[in-house]
Amino acid sequence: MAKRIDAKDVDIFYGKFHAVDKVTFSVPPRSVTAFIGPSGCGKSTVLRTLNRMHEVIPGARVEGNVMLDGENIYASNVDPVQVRRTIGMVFQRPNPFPTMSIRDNVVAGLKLAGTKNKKQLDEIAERALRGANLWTEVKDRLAKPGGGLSGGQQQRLCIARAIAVQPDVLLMDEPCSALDPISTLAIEDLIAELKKDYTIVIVTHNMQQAARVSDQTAFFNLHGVGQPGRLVELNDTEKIFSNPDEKSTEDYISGRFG
Ligand SMILES: Nc1ncnc2c1ncn2[C@@H]1O[C@H](COP(=O)(O)OP(=O)(O)OP(=O)(O)O)[C@@H](O)[C@H]1O
Repeated sequence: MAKRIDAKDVDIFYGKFHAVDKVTFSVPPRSVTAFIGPSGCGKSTVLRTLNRMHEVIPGARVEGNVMLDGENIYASNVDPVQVRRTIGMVFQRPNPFPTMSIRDNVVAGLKLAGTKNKKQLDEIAERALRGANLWTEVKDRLAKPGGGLSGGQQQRLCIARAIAVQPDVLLMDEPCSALDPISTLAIEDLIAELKKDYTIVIVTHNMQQAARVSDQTAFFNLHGVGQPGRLVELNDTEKIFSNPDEKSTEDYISGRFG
């Protein structure tokens, strides 16, 4: 299940624009890593290279290696669709299929991959919804549309959908930015639960959230205006927020810029 990520000398481009300059970092299995940094420094871009979502943008490309338990996900014989299956993603805005039932939303990926057995799909839906801390709230309305849930419930539904296919890694791009504080706490509690089984990387603008949920934190910054983003420092979250190695990290977390 949970796997280790090692990114080495990763350069990321949008056409001619060099968005991210040579990032190297590792994420241990069963841990949460938070990406923080000012707007435009490349956090989401780096996140999307971890499951080959970056290259779906026309003209976008990646140089360097991203290893999943030692296997390069950019090797020529690797199928990007399979990579996206084993490295799931949850987006900023909850994006359930609004008219599809709650149950079918959860198992959509499995049905697409050819699983037809109704009993098996029901069991997987229940397991994933329990895993996403949503089961008790929806168990009596599984046939109702996913779009009828609250924003926080929809985001947990999207997490259930992501874990239903049993990924090795969960990538979360500001998963709470569209949610109220109570729903945010529910997602943060869920992240703490999920890290027992998954490797998690989360982009967040909320530094308290990074401090609350993550084991290690990566601070990204721009080289300068119009320059690529870079990884300034990755360290234990406690260290980043108490005694970072780099002055720019300290300036950022203490609110002196960004
Ligand atoms: N689809 C795209 N096409 C061209 N350039 C892009 C695209 N997406 C992002 N960029 C550029 O890449 C750089 C990094 O953007 P990215 O969204 O990764 O930053 P970020 O740190 O996640 O920002 P934010 O915190 O505002 O979400 C920015 O200069 C951005 O304008």
